[in-house]
Amino acid sequence: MGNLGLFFIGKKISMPFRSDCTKKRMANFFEVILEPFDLKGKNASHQPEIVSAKTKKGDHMYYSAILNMKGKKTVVVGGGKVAERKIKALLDACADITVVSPDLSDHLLRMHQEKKISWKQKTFEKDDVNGAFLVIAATNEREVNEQVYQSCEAHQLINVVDAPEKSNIIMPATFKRGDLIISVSTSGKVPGLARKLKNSLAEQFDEHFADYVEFLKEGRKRVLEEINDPEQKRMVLHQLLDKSFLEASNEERHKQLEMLLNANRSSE
Ligand SMILES: C[C@@]1(CC(=O)O)C2=NC(=C\c3[nH]c(c(CCC(=O)O)c3CC(=O)O)Cc3[nH]c(c(CC(=O)O)c3CCC(=O)O)/C=C3\N/C(=C\2)[C@@H](CCC(=O)O)[C@]3(C)CC(=O)O)/[C@H]1CCC(=O)O
Ligand SMILES: NC(=O)c1ccc[n+]([C@@H]2O[C@H](COP(=O)([O-])OP(=O)(O)OC[C@H]3O[C@@H](n4cnc5c(N)ncnc54)[C@H](O)[C@@H]3O)[C@@H](O)[C@H]2O)c1
Repeated sequence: MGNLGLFFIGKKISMPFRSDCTKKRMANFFEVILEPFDLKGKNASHQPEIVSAKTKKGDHMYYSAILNMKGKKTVVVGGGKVAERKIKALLDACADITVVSPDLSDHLLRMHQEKKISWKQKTFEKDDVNGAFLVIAATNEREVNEQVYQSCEAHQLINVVDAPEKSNIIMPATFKRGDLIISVSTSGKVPGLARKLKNSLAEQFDEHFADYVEFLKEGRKRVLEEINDPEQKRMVLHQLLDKSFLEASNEERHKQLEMLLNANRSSE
């Protein structure tokens, strides 16, 4: 067990590490993910250039957002490998999914048998997209994907898996740790890199982050409820994000939170 000092508004508190392994992981955390690409050394003396919003003539910047897909009608055309990947993520987000395809992959068939998704066993027709919030054209036939795109109205979200330039929504590579969502996109240009970076990040932000984020969520709620002075509230919220909370065990975190709240309540 190592110890790390943390100052809570003038009061020093020690927090034990969970283990050497945790310590090593946490030490890496703030240096974040560049090792697999060996960028740190190469760019050490290089000042980053400020690039304009438009990187190349004709290119545009995307806007990233997090969609609430709960209960949203989603039509996926095609029942193969790519459809399956998109559908798994959509199911996690509680979307209401209908697949239009003459066949389904084994996994999708199981999901259908378990009543997790609906299946229209047929080839695509224009009316299949009616009423959909999100449409994904994921067949292996470029012309069919084009037909799906043409069938959508301007207000519908459409992802064409082989035509990012037509899509008004493209999917980033994503992983979740509880409420924490980390997504990587290359603006549609190099999906393999998005995937590689995501895998690298997922190793660094391991499963322990779910507990950590849960703790912060609760801690933040307590601070907002229990500390009245706005300036003190802001300062304590800032303290809560100190990396020593990340490095501590869950039990230790809660103890330190109580101390932090007590210290600030008493000085009000
Ligand atoms: C991130 C991820 C999310 C997901 O799909 O859920 C995703 N692609 C993934 C993997 C992947 N895709 C491809 C390969 C093969 C290797 C390679 O070619 O590099 C691999 C690697 C693999 O499968 O291992 C081939 C590919 N992808 C697209 C085209 C069409 C084109 O570029 O024209 C082609 C050529 C097809 C062909 O051969 O014809 C297009 C798109 N793929 C996107 C997302 C969107 C932009 C993302 C961004 O902004 O970076 C966009 C634009 C549209 C969209 O699908 O939303 C997912 C990682 C999942 C994960 O691990 O989490
Ligand atoms: N966006 C991405 O991440 C990504 C990654 C790899 C490949 N791709 C592209 O996605 C396409 C699909 O790849 P896949 O590996 O899932 O292919 P796949 O062959 O596994 O699946 C294609 C599915 O489309 C269905 N289909 C064919 N014609 C249809 C029609 N008229 N109506 C309804 N369904 C129909 C097939 O029955 C099958 O279920 C590829 O051709 C490739 O261009 C995209």
